[in-house]
This record gives sequence, structure tokens and C-alpha cells, in this order.
Amino acid sequence: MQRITPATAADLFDIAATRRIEQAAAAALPAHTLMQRAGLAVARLAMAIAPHARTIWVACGPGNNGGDGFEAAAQLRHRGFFPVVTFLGEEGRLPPDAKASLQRARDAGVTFAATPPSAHELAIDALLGIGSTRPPEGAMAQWLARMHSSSQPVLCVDVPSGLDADTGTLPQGASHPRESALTCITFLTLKPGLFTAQGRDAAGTIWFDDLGCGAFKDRPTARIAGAPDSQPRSHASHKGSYGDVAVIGGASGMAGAALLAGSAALHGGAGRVFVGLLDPNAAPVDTAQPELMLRDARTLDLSGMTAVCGCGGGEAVRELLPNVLYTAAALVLDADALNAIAADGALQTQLSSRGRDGAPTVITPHPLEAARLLNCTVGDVQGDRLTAARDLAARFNVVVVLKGSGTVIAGGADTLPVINLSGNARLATAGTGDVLAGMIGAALAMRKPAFDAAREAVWLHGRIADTWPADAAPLTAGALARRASD
Ligand SMILES: NC(=O)C1=CN([C@@H]2O[C@H](COP(=O)(O)OP(=O)(O)OC[C@H]3O[C@@H](n4cnc5c(N)ncnc54)[C@H](OP(=O)(O)O)[C@@H]3O)[C@@H](O)[C@H]2O)[C@@H](O)CC1
Ligand SMILES: Nc1ncnc2c1ncn2[C@@H]1O[C@H](COP(=O)(O)OP(=O)(O)O)[C@@H](O)[C@H]1O
Ligand SMILES: [K+]
Repeated sequence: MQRITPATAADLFDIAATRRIEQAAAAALPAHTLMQRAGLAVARLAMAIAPHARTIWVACGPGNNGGDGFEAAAQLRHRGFFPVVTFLGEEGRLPPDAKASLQRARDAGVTFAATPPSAHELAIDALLGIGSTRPPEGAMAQWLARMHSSSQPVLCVDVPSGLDADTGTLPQGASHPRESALTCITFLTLKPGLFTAQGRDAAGTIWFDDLGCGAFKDRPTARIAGAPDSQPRSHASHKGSYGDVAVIGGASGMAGAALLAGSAALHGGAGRVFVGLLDPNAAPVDTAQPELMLRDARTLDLSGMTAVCGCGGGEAVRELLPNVLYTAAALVLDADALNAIAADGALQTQLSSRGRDGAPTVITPHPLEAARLLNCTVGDVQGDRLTAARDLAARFNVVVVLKGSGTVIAGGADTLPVINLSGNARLATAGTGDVLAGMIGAALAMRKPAFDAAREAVWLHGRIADTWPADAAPLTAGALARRASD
């Protein structure tokens, strides 16, 4: 059993692949072995979470997820605990594994009840796993709401009931648990939906048990990539070794966004940072950051540079985009640059041919910007973030950073998308996206491949938020940028 942390590197498998792996594993083992192993793992984790529990409520559903719950209840009873099982289903329609485990729970002397116990110290959610096909309703929805509103911990079996294990979406109106008291133990494979969209809030702390079947492999859907390798700077390097970044943005009244990206590029290790402002009346120097070389955006020659284009770009950035797309040696497109491209077919064609020509290009949309680029709704993007990121990457031949909880990084068809696990809602404050764009720019300027530059910067950006000192001032984008070298 392994605890998953932001530093864990592992493959993710969708439901279809998980089913294939389960079938192959089950065929190679004596009947019921997988469920017995799963139930034992649930019981062990339950005992670790609530070692002094008097009553453990085990809510079991109509399929094999419920079977894992029966099995866990049997194991807990054997160890002197008092599980109370509530079962939502028909015994006659249970799959064979679950039926066998129901019998084992009965034989172990587990208490069965029609309604949840009046008090419990731990709830085990074994209602639905990867077989969830529709929103929980009726008693199932009521039981979930009861678990989630209680102050006692909840242990989810395989996936939180109702969560789509492929996409991380919860049905509309589903009760929302409190993350601090939530644990999920998932079996055989790690599923992408646990790590993006609503998955992280729904699952809480995630544990993985391969049920002794690590040898069974299938094609992964995506991966979590963990901490990037840190590469120390060589002694003989100089500022030219780390490249030039030119930020293009800062239209009238929005200079701050460009300066934040510039600061992040500087602290992220770029050799030199120019900030090309679109506001002709902008101040000639930022006295708080004199290292940044402020220029009129229209005068910068980007041919040997990494451009970070769009931060605070407003409408004004549009006229520069044809030249930026044509000349920048490497490019990060953010915010208003993406909005301009979404509204202009010619710019879209130019972007995709730039990517086809192999010019390193990263786009960093948040879900609304991604929806504009894909000509769909935010709901469509958030409903399947992996697919949205993959579609954008394929359409524009670029590396895509689809931001938000569980940021997705997608590249070409041969590259497995990555879901990033560092970061938290401290980042939900204005300007942190500008900082990320600057950090990716710095990594590109060091001539890292575009996918690696994006992945490493996203991970570091999130890690800074995860390690923000509790006694420090609240996270602001400016302070985040200054820690981009951490
Ligand atoms: N076999 C093994 O050895 C192993 C199995 N494992 C475990 O099995 C789990 C997968 O089991 P599973 O395929 O039976 O699916 P599961 O998630 O239990 O649900 C299917 C049932 O729920 C029903 N249903 C769906 N939605 C519903 C709703 N909203 N409200 C009410 N009912 C709803 C659906 O009914 P239907 O849609 O057909 O009407 C069907 O009856 C997996 O997640 C893992 O925990 C692992 O431990 C590995 C070893
Ligand atoms: N709840 C969250 N969990 C993890 N990361 C988040 C969360 N909210 C925001 N972020 C991150 O913060 C950044 C916000 O970027 P963006 O939406 O472009 O904001 P802005 O335009 O204000 O800079 C992104 O990197 C995003 O992934
Ligand atoms: K479950």
C-alpha cells in the first residue's frame, strides 16, 4: 500500500484499461482473491485511521464495490471491531465475488442494519466504484450526504461514490465532503479522475494498493510525474547560458501582469529579462525590480528570445501576434494572447503551422480560455479536462497547460499527458497565472524541451504554494514570483 503525494510518479489508467487489467489479474488467481485482498487493505487502513472506533459504518452498494465493503467488514469483525453494514442492493443480483463476500461478512458475525447507525467513528463508502453509471439518488444520496456532513472521517473504497473515475467530475448537486477527514484507497490502478477537476476534493488523501498485481500492464491514459530532477548550474555558466525572456503584455492599466511574469522569469533563472509593454505611456523602469529591462513592446527583436506573450495584453496584443508567432524562438502564450487567437482564424492557422514547424510553443489557458479556443463551454472543458487538453494540443501542435486543480499538461500524440499534483487553492488569487507563464518562459529560455519546461514549471509553481510557510503573509502573485527559484 502506497500513499500518493505530489512527488509520486506513476501511470494512470482509465476505466476501460482498469477493467482489462482486473480481468487479466482475476483470471490468473484463485476465485475471489482480488476482492479478499481489497477488503483486507480497506480494513487495515480503516484500523489505522480510526484505531479506537467503536462503530464503523460500512455503506455497501449493489456491485463489486459493495463486495469490497462486505469483505472489509468481515476482516474488521475478525479483528475485534464492530462494523455495521447497510446494504443498498438486491442480494440475488449481486455479482459472484460480492455475493461470496456478503456471505463471509455474515459468517464473521457482522451486524447488518436497514438504516445507518445513529453514531459512528468512521464511515466506509463502498457504494459505487468504477461502475457508477448515473448520479446517486434516494437512499444512496442520503447516505452520502450523511457521511459528508458528519465530523467523522470517511474512507472511500476505490473511488468516492459517484465520481467519474475518468474525468474527476461529480454529478451536479452531489454532496461535497470535507477534505481534511477524507481518505480514498484505490485498487489495481490509479485512475485519472482522482487527480483532476473535482477529484482531489472528493478523494482527499489517496492510497494505492495494486493487490499484488503490479505485473499486469496496459496502455496508460496519462501519468502523474512527480518532482522533476533538479539540475545544478555548472560553474562555468554565464547569463547567456540561461537565455533571454521577453514578456509582451501590459496594455494600458495592466502593466502589473507583465511585470509579474517578468519577475517570475527573472527569479526562475532566465539570463536576461525584457518586459515589452504595450502601453506607450508606461514608466521606463520598475524601481522595485531594476533588473527588468522595460521596453516598448513594438521595438523588441524576438528572434533569439523566448517570448511570454499575453499577460495583461488587452486588445492591444492582437496587432503584435503575427510577428510574435513568426519570430519568437520559443513562445509561451497566455491570457489575452489566447483570447485574441480564439477570435481570429488566421492567427489560429499561424499558431498551428508554427507548432508543425517544430518551434517550441506552450499555451497556458485556464478553463474559460480553453473553452474559447475549442469553441465550447467551460462545462465541456471541465467535464473532461484530459480530453480538452489533448484536443488543444492536437489542434494547434503545441504543448498545452490546462490550469486549475489538477493542471493537465498535454503535448503531441506520442506524449502521455501529465496531471500535476502540486499546488492548492492558495493559488486562486489574481496574477498567479502570469507568474506561471513567466516561470515556463524561464525554463524554455534554458532550452529545455517545451513539454519538460511546462511540466517542471507547473510542478514548481504548485510546490511553492504547498510549502508556503504557515506564519508568512498570505500568498500573493508578487511574493510567489520572488520565490520562483526555490
Ligand atoms: N471483481 C473484483 O474482484 C474486484 C472488484 N473491485 C471493486 O469492484 C468495483 C467495480 O465493481 P462493479 O463493476 O460491480 O461496479 P460498482 O462500482 O460496484 O457499481 C456497479 C453497480 O452499481 C449500480 N449503479 C451504478 N450507478 C448507480 C447509481 N447511481 N445508483 C445506484 N446504483 C448504481 C450498477 O447498476 P446498473 O447501472 O447496472 O443498473 C451496478 O449494479 C471497483 O470499483 C472496485 O471497488 C476491486 O476491488 C478489484 C477486485
Ligand atoms: N484551487 C486551485 N488548486 C490548484 N491550483 C490552482 C487553484 N486555483 C488556481 N490555481 C492555479 O493558479 C493559477 C491561476 O492562473 P489564472 O487563472 O490564469 O489566474 P490569473 O489570470 O489571475 O493569473 C494557475 O496556475 C492555476 O492552476
Ligand atoms: K466507493
